Amino acid sequence: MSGISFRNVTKRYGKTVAVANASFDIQAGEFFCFFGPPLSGKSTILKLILGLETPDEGEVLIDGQPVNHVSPAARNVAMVFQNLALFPHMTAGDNVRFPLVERRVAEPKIRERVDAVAAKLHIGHLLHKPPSQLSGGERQRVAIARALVRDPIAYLMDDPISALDARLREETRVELKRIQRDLGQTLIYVTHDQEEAMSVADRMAILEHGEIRQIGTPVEIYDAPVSRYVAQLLGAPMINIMAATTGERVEAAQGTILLPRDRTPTGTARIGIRPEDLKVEPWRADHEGKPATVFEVEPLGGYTVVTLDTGSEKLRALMRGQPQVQLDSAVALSCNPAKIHFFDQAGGALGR
Ligand SMILES: Nc1ncnc2c1ncn2[C@@H]1O[C@H](COP(=O)(O)OP(=O)(O)OP(=O)(O)O)[C@@H](O)[C@H]1O
Repeated sequence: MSGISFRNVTKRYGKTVAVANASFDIQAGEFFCFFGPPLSGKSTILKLILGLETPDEGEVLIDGQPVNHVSPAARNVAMVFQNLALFPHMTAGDNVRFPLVERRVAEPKIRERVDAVAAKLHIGHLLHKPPSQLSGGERQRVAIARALVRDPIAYLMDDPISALDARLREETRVELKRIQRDLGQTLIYVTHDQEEAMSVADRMAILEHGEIRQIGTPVEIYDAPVSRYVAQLLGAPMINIMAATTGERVEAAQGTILLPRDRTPTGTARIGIRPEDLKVEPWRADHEGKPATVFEVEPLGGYTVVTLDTGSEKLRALMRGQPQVQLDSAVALSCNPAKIHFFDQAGGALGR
């Protein structure tokens, strides 16, 4: 089995470089996510895969074959429309059969395909209903069935659940992941929501200004971001970034966090500590360095976000449960040195 690849693909709109020299390989069966801020080129990548746009440079490959000059209809990749838009005046079943009717496929073949897809997605009992009588999850399955009825090599989704409220988004993404796993079919997915990307993707590509900055599993990228930009995109609250100076020890945030020097790569300009790795303790006389002050406490039930003022920077710590942290009290900050990310002046990662 093979998948979908870009080889040094560039796409420009006038002076705007929407996709810059992008290369990646999406494996067959993968849930692959493109994640980045608005206007970073995510939708353009989908259009290049679908054949709605042609690269200015480079090559798009589907199943190992160059497809730059293959029409969208002949590419056999299917789009699941934004908001999972189903035709409201048709039953779920007619929605699913629609792509085949449109292509004038013979009726027995249509019935065979619709039955097969409906069985895979467990929607056989819903086919007689109009979309208005389906739950959100059921509509999602029907919309996916409509994309899969043509038996595509891959199906694509462009921010499909961004319009839902937060709770429904959480439920829907779990459902979506489960469906994809059961189907075992390649899903290429665009989102601008970091939590959604991390929760659903087998692997993801991080975009900035049309360039792919990093590709990997969510955990690989979270633990070993290639740059400060990537580190800051993943994780909530955002990673703490602070200036670091080397002395007897590395000091960060006005000497509030003291780190052993031997671990610090040369060229370190900044360090990053994830909120869950920042340790907060009441200040004691035997603590070294300087105390920080508790600036704000946000008790969120299962965990608490504590904002700390070091005098030069505000840092955030994520603590389990509801720790007793006194507002305005002096605290000592520390971190397991193995958890510290080092960045050079340009924002490139120097490892951990
Ligand atoms: N048809 C077009 N004509 C001109 N410029 C375009 C066109 N489509 C995209 N662009 C530009 O290309 C860049 C990438 O856009 P794209 O829509 O791919 O980003 P995106 O990451 O999907 O953004 P969003 O998250 O806002 O949907 C942007 O600067 C955008 O303005």
